[in-house]
Amino acid sequence: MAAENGDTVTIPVIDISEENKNAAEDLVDAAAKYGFVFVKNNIAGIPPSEISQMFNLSETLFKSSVEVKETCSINSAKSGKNRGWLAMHTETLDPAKQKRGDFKEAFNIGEFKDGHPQQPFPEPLAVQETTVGHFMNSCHELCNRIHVLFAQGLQISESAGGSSWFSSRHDRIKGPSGSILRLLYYPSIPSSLLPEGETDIRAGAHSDYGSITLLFQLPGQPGLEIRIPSGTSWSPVPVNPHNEAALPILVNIGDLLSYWTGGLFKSTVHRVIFPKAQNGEAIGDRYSIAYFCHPLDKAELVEVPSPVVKAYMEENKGRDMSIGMGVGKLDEGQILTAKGHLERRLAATYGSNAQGKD
Ligand SMILES: O=C(O)CCC(=O)C(=O)O
Ligand SMILES: [Fe+2]
Repeated sequence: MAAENGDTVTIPVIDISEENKNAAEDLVDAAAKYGFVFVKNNIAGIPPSEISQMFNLSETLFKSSVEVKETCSINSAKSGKNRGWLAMHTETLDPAKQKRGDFKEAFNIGEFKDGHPQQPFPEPLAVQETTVGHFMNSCHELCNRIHVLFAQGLQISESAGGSSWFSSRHDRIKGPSGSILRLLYYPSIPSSLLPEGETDIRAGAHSDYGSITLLFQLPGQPGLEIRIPSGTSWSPVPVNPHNEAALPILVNIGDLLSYWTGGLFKSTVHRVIFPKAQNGEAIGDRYSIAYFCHPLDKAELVEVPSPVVKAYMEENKGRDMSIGMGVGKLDEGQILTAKGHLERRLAATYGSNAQGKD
């Protein structure tokens, strides 16, 4: 199980296949304690070959010329809100601390419709459109397997919706959602240019906005850190804690699911730092891929019918569903939808003409 030891947190690695009869309970426990958990990438996961294919594609994309990427810039009207390419330093995830924008490039891909993207793709992605769509489907299915286990672990009764309580609200056949696949590239830099302190960082401290995020990392490319739940210090997140043949997939809880569960599940703050250089060596590239899973736009964020959530909320009286954590006060009797939650969350961070993030 997860353990906190001084300044480091050991994030648990859970087998979510049918084999593990405690999977639901273990997942809920990790979501409530740490907001982060690894799932083993076994039969219940995503074939490693599909993941490698996406990383290869990502590398080809980011190594292509600025002119190619710029045709699909997030700032172009063609890409649509929060879709497309973000150049280096475009996004600043922790504006209070950062001197410059994040040292990264990203490419945000919104939901496909009838098997096709709803935004322009630059050449390297366009020729592999099917691969991208297939990968997004695999990610979404994995998220829904986790949602089923959450519903079981939270003991939602059959009469109240049972194990499909969350997954049915993420069923893309029923309508659009804000789910995003994000390719990330943190370029290498000579260690002599390595910035000092916290003012320059690969990705500033933030929490994610949706229900859950899947994060794919590569061996030898560290840098992700989570804020220790009980304090202000940071703990590194390994890429492969148990040296498994198939890298485990990192899952974290977003703000929306934390809000939905009345604060029981934690949306833990995380960041990406420049790893320490060895003897003046350059800091290597880091590639990562995130799938930000969101409920259907129209999903109503009503109280989850769970005795576990109820008990938590009773113990923590301050958690009032009329105050959306991080999204302000709601009007009397107003029920927030997933779309409304995302809009409020983006506005709270970026002001009314919100552009970025998930
Ligand atoms: O690259 C990473 O490891 C994390 C990226 C991330 O947290 C984000 O884009 O929300
Ligand atoms: Fe994140």
